[in-house]
Amino acid sequence: MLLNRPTFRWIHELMDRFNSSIICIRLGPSTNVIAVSSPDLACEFFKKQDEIFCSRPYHLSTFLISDGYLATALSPSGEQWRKMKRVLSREMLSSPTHKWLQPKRDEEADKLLRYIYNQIKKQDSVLDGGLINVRTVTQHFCGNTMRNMIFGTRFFGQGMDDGGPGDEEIEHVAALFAIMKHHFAFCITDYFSWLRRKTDFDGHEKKLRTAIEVVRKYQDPLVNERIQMWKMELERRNELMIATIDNPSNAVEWTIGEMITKPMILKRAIEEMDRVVGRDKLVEEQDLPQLNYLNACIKEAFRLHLFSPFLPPHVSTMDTTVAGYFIPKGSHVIVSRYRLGRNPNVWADPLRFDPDRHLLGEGKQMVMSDIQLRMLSFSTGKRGCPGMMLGTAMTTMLLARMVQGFTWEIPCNEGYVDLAESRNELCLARPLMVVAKQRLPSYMYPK
Ligand code: HEM
Repeated sequence: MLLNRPTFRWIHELMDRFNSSIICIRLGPSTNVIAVSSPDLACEFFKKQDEIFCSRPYHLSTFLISDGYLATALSPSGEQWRKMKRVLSREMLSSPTHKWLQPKRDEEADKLLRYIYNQIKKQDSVLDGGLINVRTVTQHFCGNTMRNMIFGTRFFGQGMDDGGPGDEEIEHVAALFAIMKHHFAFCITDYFSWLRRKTDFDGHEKKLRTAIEVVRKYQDPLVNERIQMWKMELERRNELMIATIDNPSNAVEWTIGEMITKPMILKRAIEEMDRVVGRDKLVEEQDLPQLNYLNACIKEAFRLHLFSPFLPPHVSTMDTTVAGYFIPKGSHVIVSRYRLGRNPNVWADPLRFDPDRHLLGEGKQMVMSDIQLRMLSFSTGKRGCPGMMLGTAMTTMLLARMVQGFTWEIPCNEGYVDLAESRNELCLARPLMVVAKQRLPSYMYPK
């Protein structure tokens, strides 16, 4: 593992070498890690035998992040996980709560327009339009929205005059991403547990502890304030912040990049926006289901450009046989979302960004999930994502406002946009820097 970083690429190379869509790797003395990359096998694990594969591993990283396995996504199956999942599904992420929190999301969608608009105005005299770091915009939109919904404040500090993030928000978002990158990240000591007592072998633990400290520095005072107010226990709220920030921001950054390099896709998204919403009103959440093509662009980004290569490990709770393979109790099953979405036996010309492949024909609304598990954006079954409604609304709204509010172009001094994928992660190797120009009359950009 030390010689073959990043581990996710090494595992995919092994699958290629053995020409198999299922392989078992023994990591450390006793952990069977079973990597899977075909929809048929994914259905066997997550549909036919979902009940058996619904636990999570006991890893140091997840222990630290979740305060001892208290959070839903990170806790092994058992009473704590069931309770937290119930609270999330029935209360925090339920339809009534989603509706109740809509004004917070609307506020952030308005602030997004204003922030990009201000950046353009700052640069307009030099450039025709403004050079925008799309990664900063998308990540902070997600961070601000979640802070606003969870803590009732979009900023921990003062923010910037142009509406952009201040030092506090930059540090907070960077720490959340550091946590994302280091959980379920094949930390050596998770498989050789005796090393844990001696040393932080690959440096994961230190990076995680530092990031968790930063997140708590900002979040805990607000949580404690509420505890004081309500005189009752509240769970720490790292999880929800982490769950929301990665995929929506990454998917939209990639989509803008793909649209700029394939102008016909951007043109069709704009035409649809003008036809369905028009130019004299801003797109709102209730318009989103009618924006079929825009939704297909997001689904295509989820097929090709998810933030994490694998689903979090699903641990088997008993010995079983799946598709003829014996799977011992305690195995870690990791399904490759990366390979499912790029599987040439399933998708024609899989590496081409082509939203049309998701359109179902005249008058039919596109659906975000794929019941045959040919791609796994939100997963399915007992461990399926309870935040699908919120995640979809945030991702689509982010893209919708960016498409409606601005035209997006390659910087003329560059001549092209580099869409190379990072080697160590699945994001763009370099943050997307592109030129945005105002598309609507100035009075349409909310103050
Ligand atoms: C575009 C946005 C999102 C995507 C693509 C996404 C995707 C996923 C995936 C793939 C899983 C793992 C499922 C598995 O292990 O099989 C998951 C789990 C989870 N997600 Fe999301 N998610 C998104 C947004 C959200 C949001 C907004 C929340 C809540 C605020 C959320 C909360 C959770 C939780 C709590 C779990 C753990 C479920 C469990 O272990 O039982 N997600 N999500």
